[in-house]
Amino acid sequence: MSAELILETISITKNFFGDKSTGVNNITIFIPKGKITAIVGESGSGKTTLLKLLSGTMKPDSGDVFFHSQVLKQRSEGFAPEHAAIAIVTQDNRDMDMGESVWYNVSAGLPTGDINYQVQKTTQALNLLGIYGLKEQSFGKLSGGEKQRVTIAKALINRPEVLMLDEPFNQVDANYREALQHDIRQIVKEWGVTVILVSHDPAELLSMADELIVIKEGEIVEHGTPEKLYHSPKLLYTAKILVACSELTAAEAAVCGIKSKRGTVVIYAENISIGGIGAAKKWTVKQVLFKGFFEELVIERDEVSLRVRNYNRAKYKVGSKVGIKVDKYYEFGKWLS
Ligand SMILES: Nc1ncnc2c1ncn2[C@@H]1O[C@H](COP(=O)(O)OP(=O)(O)OP(=O)(O)O)[C@@H](O)[C@H]1O
Repeated sequence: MSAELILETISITKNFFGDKSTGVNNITIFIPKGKITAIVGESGSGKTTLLKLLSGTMKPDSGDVFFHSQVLKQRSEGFAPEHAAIAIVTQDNRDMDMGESVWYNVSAGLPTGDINYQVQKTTQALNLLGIYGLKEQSFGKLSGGEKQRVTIAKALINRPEVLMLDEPFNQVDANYREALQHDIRQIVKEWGVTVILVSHDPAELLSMADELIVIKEGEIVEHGTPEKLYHSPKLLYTAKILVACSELTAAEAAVCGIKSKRGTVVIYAENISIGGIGAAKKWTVKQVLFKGFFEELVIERDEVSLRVRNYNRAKYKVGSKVGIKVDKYYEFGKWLS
């Protein structure tokens, strides 16, 4: 049985200055209810434009957006019930009052009047995001991560059906980010909220999303589950968004001992082991990138550069010589070892 849909677009186009290289072109997508769908793509590919079209904040030049199978009205045409049902969180905290308390900011999302209702709803939203203890603090003095929790609490206070998150965790440090991602997943599960997420962070996309929509130059180029797109992307563009990898020509692949059949080989950083038995130390470490519990090394030999994941932190320095073994590589459509 296919999933119930909450939002759909049929051939929507929005070009700025009538220029096809800006905005989005002829996009048809289906957003399943109660799932986390992530829109991914390089900078300028049209992710935010698509989110604005899906929320009724921007009018398409052509095509339609449907919410529960009804054409979605534009927010500029005035308030409609579906606009309350679709909440949007951006990273700029634009709607928040910096000088006011957390409590004030979150409760401002509610209709005025019934004080008991306001207290009950605000308490519930603050508890849900684990920030009840911050209720009296001034919003402007919170950390980036705390601010994002408050903004999400405000967006959730009226129990929207759809929560749109545009790069919501950018300002949030790594530890705090995981906890926030976990909480959002819990809310999605418990409430059945549909989330549409725009993000650049591969770890976030792979761990949070149920579905990925890959967009390039305003068009959808690939979609599927994170597992599918991670393990068998159709495009190098998709692989590069989801994982640290190196793309090699046939001649470059030969330097790694690989005989390419198709002319292009992609090697994921995690599929290279350093210091295999008998591996001659012919590669030079050019960069050591800190990634938390592992490092990413950029190594070079005969002008071929590879990214390698290394769990033996601090073992290799810039200039170290290493030997490698490529455990497996990808020629589009096929994994080989
Ligand atoms: N209001 C606007 N006026 C003119 N051009 C715009 C406008 N909004 C977006 N664009 C252009 O449309 C294209 C897509 O922009 P969009 O913000 O949707 O990309 P994005 O994928 O969200 O980028 P990023 O990841 O950098 O936020 C870009 O070329 C951008 O310059």
